[in-house]
Amino acid sequence: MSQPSIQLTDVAVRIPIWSAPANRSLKQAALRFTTGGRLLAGDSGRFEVAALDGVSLDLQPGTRLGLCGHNGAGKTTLLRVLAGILKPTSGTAAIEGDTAVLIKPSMGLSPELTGREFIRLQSLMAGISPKDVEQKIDSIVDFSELGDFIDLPVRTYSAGMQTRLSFSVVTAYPTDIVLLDEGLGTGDESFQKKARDRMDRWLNNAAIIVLASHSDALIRSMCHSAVYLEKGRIVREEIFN
Ligand SMILES: Nc1ncnc2c1ncn2[C@@H]1O[C@H](COP(=O)(O)OP(=O)(O)OP(=O)(O)O)[C@@H](O)[C@H]1O
Repeated sequence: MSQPSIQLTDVAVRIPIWSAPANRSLKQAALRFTTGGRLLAGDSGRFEVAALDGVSLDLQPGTRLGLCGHNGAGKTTLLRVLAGILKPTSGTAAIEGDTAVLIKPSMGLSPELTGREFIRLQSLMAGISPKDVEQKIDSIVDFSELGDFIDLPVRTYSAGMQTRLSFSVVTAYPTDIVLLDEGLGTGDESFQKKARDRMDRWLNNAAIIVLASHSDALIRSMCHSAVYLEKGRIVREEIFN
């Protein structure tokens, strides 16, 4: 089997904004934007956001990469491309290996599923066999500390409870590539402590880690290098000593 790796070549992501025709007043307003991707007049006569532009990355086993940048610089969009959730508009993304994503707030929770159903679904989607899921499910439920709520629909959960649930299931299985948005963010203090330990063990098993964060300190403590995004482009790279 090939080694885990990520290779992005000249990746661009453009997102059309359907509700905003590219008229002059909006264009003038857009020019005053100081954060976010560049706004362009697309072929359809609508505005498009250039969320990523000309991004190339070659990540090999051992990589611990930080993604830095202001609000709207393109960090989450890049994580989505790395996770295979979002296809580039142009350029290529070649990703080898199993990938797990921890994006805050918890993504894609179908509101009517119970917590237990969500664990099963997420596990199966991660490629775990039904037998292995059944063996693991009790320990995931225990770790989440959701008690009787585990059999209620996730729409009844607070944001913190949803994050706990996602965290508990995602970190239950080892994976080659870990993609993180804003580090931990897993609820209250007592849960944070035990989440930290579980996270450390989980990360130690990963060949490649990419962490998007506004915290320079967090990136420096967890990563070996970082790229700085500005309006969807990588403007600087730094290797930490
Ligand atoms: N669904 C969407 N529709 C339109 N524009 C979008 C959408 N998602 C992201 N964008 C735009 O893409 C650009 C990059 O956004 P992204 O979420 O990747 O930034 P970010 O660096 O993660 O920001 P933050 O630090 O605020 O989370 C921004 O200009 C944003 O407005």
